[in-house]
Amino acid sequence: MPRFAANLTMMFNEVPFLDRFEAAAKAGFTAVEFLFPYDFPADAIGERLRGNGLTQALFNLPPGNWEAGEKGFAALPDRFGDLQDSVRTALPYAQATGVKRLHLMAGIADRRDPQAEAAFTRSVVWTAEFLMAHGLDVVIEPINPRNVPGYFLNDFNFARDLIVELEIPNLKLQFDIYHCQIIHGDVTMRLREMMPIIGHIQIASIPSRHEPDGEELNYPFLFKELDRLGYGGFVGCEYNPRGKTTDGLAWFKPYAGAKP
Ligand SMILES: O=C(O)C(=O)[C@H](O)CO
Ligand SMILES: [Mg+2]
Repeated sequence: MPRFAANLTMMFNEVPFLDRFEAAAKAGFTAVEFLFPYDFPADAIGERLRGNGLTQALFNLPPGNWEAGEKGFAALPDRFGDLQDSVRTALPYAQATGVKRLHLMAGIADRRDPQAEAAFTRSVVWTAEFLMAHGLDVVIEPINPRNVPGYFLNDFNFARDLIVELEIPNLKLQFDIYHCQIIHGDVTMRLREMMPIIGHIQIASIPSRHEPDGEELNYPFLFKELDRLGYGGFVGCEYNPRGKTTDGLAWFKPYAGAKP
């Protein structure tokens, strides 16, 4: 049975951020993820996790000025220093939460630009090696160009080839099924092929990015497929609830309280 992580950036927005941990636990989640914790003290987040018996599945490294449109630095040749600073900023949050993987965002850059590609490879290698010493994995996530126009990492095959070529044991793929379906389709075959390098999975309905309970994909089939493939990681619920979060959790009822 997949172990679902509530995404606290998108779900349980009915209450302030620090109260979403309790809301997720009450709804039956045993794990959470979110985009960024950096507006809050690391210890406050650690306390909410422990107080509610939750495991932190994932969060992102600082992306730069999100409101101004920045989406990370990894592929930006002149931002390597910012990238290194962002990894050091995230470290105390990783230690306070006990998270085992961090998402390294690529940034807005042209994937056909050799300088951007070289910068991305350099950033990925540096980050993975730095975090390896702290027992952490790094995940990279292809994102569809409709949601984030101009995002460097917009192709699952490119991400797979880089991970396979670099052979860094703590470098893995963040397989967001929502993005995969929009970019390529053929989700089941890609899950089967890429399973050995997958470090985290995320879900949402396609095309509306709501609860995984209808529209373009048959999620119950995909959840069974993840079990069949022996996936032991987390499945992040990175969706915008259609209404009140708890009103949209009928899909989750069979899985509530799942332990690894
Ligand atoms: O957009 C997504 O799918 C993500 O997982 C990122 O963390 C946020 O851009
Ligand atoms: Mg995602």
